Amino acid sequence: KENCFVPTSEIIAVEETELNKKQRNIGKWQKMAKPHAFTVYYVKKARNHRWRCSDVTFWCVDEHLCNQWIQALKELLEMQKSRPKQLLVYINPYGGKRQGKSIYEQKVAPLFSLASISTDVVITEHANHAKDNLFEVNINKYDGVVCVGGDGMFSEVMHGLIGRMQKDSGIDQNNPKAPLVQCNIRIGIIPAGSTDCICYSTVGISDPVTSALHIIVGDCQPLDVSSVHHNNTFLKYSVSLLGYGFYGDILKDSEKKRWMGPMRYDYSGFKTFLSHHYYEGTISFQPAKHTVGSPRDKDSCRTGCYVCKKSEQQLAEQHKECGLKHEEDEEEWKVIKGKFLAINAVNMSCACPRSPKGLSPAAHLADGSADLILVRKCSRFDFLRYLVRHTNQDDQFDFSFVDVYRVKSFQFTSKLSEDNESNVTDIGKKRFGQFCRDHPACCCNIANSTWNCDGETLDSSAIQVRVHCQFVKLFARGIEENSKDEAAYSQSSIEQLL
Ligand SMILES: Nc1ncnc2c1ncn2[C@@H]1O[C@H](COP(=O)(O)OP(=O)(O)OP(=O)(O)O)[C@@H](O)[C@H]1O
Ligand SMILES: CCCCCCCCCCCCC/C=C/[C@@H](O)[C@H](CO)NC(=O)CCCCC
Ligand SMILES: [Ca+2]
Repeated sequence: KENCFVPTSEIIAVEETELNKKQRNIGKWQKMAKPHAFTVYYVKKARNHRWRCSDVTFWCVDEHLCNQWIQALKELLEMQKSRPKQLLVYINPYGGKRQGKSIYEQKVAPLFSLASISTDVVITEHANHAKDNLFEVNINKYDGVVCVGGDGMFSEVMHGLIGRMQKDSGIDQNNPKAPLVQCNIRIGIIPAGSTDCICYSTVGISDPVTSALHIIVGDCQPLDVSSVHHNNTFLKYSVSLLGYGFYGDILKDSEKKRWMGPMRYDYSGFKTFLSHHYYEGTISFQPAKHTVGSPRDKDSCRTGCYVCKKSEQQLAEQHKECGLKHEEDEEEWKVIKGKFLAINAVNMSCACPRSPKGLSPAAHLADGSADLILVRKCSRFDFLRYLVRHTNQDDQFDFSFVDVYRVKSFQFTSKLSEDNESNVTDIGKKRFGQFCRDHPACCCNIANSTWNCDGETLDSSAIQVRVHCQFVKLFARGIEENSKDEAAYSQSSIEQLL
């Protein structure tokens, strides 16, 4: 017999069970004149961070005793104050394989109803529907906002919530130094997109039932958010990838192939790999000195991460000491000029089913820093070796043409815009969008690439980025450490415990 227990925090619901005639006539219960029963629904942890709803039914002859158990367990559930009671749900019916609506109706809504969670559901009719709607709704009515879709849908909801908070507080998002107001309403992600990187990197799996259960038990995971500006104009927020060069070009090409669904990334990925374009520019950054972690660490960010907790404390202390002095601006900037195949800034590992350890395996969800990965011009073969390491256990930073830095802010200007700024009259002579005329086979591109910001393109190549520590909160708990005990959660031992 296996021994284990279910913490009350992982009980989903308790219900009185109506016994039918057939049930009454089985096993030892047939000897009971009038059996009573209740069912406990609980989280069962399976392999690879997958959660499932399991149940166990308890029988007894004494009706009063049965009711006492139900009452006691319901009281315990009532004490779980972090659990949501009322949620606002946005479903993108066109994300990923266009399964968002059926995933929600078949897999998620029944679990929310079992857990007595009320929902207001909006099926989006166009891009930015969810974002615009969040500026109008009575947000205080809800304990959380859920998005059913991919990273783009999450981004919409996050922009709606952060934008709403700033608007209500009179903060101008265009000011890159504005002290932004934190967003405390949690966001839940039911994965139904093409990459689902944010869900995978914060839960450990892209699975709608697992994510629904993390919402029900009221998990909370803070996330770093980067604000992206062009001079004094706000462009976007980012939580996963800000990518110039390779990932920007893939995105730009794949947008024209949306009809292909998730396959569009494989098609455009292959095409972009073959094109092997590199881009010249200057990147300046401020190293993240407050954090105890480094991008080359062997350990990854996991539930209850020590590095994230420590970074949060360090930043809070720094803010107290600096007050309004803006010492941040005076801190050292490191400047790197070069020819890059890819510039990737990631606030989290960016693990996803395509790359289970992600673009930066040791990046942290909530440490107030981003990992800046610079992939310099190299041969196609070397770049392929680099990409293959995203899919296996080898170190993707162990190449002479790859550098990685942990940063709290950075800026990028392409050579093209630098040249244009220095010689305005030359602009007319430049042939945008075409390859270098002097070296047709060299893959250098006189046009700019595009920034990929969490799966959306940015209009400007010159950007200024600042990481905001733990700026939004998710219904998640980070990736749990693989525990041998996990498999031991079983029905028989719950019976023993109760
Ligand atoms: N009803 C709609 N019609 C068209 N576009 C929509 C609609 N609702 C949302 N969108 C937009 O679709 C974009 C992509 O959606 P989503 O992120 O859900 O799927 P995806 O792009 O397939 O997945 P991923 O972002 O994980 O790669 C979002 O940026 C969102 O703004
Ligand atoms: C020969 C084998 C080579 C295999 C290389 C695989 C490398 C895969 C790395 C995937 C990294 C994903 C980073 C996440 C980006 C998301 O914010 C964004 C929005 O969903 N997705 C893409 O831009 C879509 C990006 C899709 C890239 C393919
Ligand atoms: Ca981070």
